[in-house]
Amino acid sequence: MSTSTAALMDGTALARRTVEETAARAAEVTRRTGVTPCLATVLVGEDPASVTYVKMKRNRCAQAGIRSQHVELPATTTTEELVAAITALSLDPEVHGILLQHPVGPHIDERAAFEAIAPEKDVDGVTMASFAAMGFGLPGFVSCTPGGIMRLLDAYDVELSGKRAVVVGRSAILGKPAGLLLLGRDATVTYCHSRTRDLSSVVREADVLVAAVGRPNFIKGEDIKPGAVVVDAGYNPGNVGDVDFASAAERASLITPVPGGVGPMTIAVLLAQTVEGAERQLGL
Ligand SMILES: NC(=O)C1=CN([C@@H]2O[C@H](COP(=O)(O)OP(=O)(O)OC[C@H]3O[C@@H](n4cnc5c(N)ncnc54)[C@H](OP(=O)(O)O)[C@@H]3O)[C@@H](O)[C@H]2O)C=CC1
Ligand SMILES: Nc1nc(=O)c2c([nH]1)NC[C@@H]1CN(c3ccc(C(=O)N[C@@H](CCC(=O)O)C(=O)O)cc3)C=[N+]21
Repeated sequence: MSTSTAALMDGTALARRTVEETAARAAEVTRRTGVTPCLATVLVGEDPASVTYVKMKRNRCAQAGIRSQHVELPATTTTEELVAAITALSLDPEVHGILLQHPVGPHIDERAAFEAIAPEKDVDGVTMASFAAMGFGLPGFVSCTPGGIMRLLDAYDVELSGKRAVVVGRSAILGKPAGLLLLGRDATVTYCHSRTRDLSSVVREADVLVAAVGRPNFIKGEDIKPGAVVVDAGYNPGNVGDVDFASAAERASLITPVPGGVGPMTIAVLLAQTVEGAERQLGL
């Protein structure tokens, strides 16, 4: 018999509140300027998961009173063509935020494409400028998933200062910036990745664990320190996280479910930053 002791960090509920606040701010922008905040979404190819994510993001925009403009490019698009399309959006005064859905395909230089996003429109927090600002603790747009994770931790009053935080994964849009934000809040941060030796022993030290691996049920309850706070950013086919929820919930004090945890917060942060970008670009 297993008994679950962890409390849930409810990302669906927090995202709903965040989107409501954002909708009110978007309406105020429209009222004061006559201009509705606008997010441009760029999708390269037809990967079904990416198609779904972009659709979810655009639906949420509509709910929040944010316009969205969708650019769909064939899988055969070259780096030059993608950079040109994004540059056009960067120069378009009607567009306040730009989201390039990752991944774009192996033949494209994704970094070059991200860098074509004007910094003031980088509401997904993917450019080097945004990353640097995050690292220095300066104002700017944060990567949406790490930003959503921090909002969840704050909403549940998770103390970070002096705590041992372990981030499993070091991708540019998730693991690496998540560690930077935790460091910025005075956690003692350790990154793990595919070359980490004896991952279990590192994970076992974590007061706060962020799983961002992309492997279903990869982290098991036996490696969770009793009382730890567990954030599962994984989102694998079949809506399965990177943490084995049932066994982890027996030891954690707080845990995010999948779905209903980090995922909805990612979109909430994207919307919030889009409206923030619009406010700034419209001089409010
Ligand atoms: N909810 C949301 O909004 C989002 C969810 N996701 C989900 O988060 C997960 C991670 O995504 P993303 O960061 O883009 O993925 P990537 O594939 O870019 O990165 C995965 C990371 O995990 C590390 N890793 C892989 N295998 C192991 C292993 N056996 N042991 C330790 N580390 C390992 C890799 O290490 P190395 O660097 O050495 O290769 C890499 O750093 C996915 O499930 C994805 O769907 C992603 C973005 C947003
Ligand atoms: N440039 C870029 N920025 C991203 O933020 C980005 C990206 N590329 N590429 C792909 C990943 C994936 N991603 C998700 C967003 C929301 C949910 C989400 O809302 N999930 C819901 C479930 C939704 C459902 O499937 O019904 C949940 O977890 O409850 C999941 C995954 C953002 N990503």
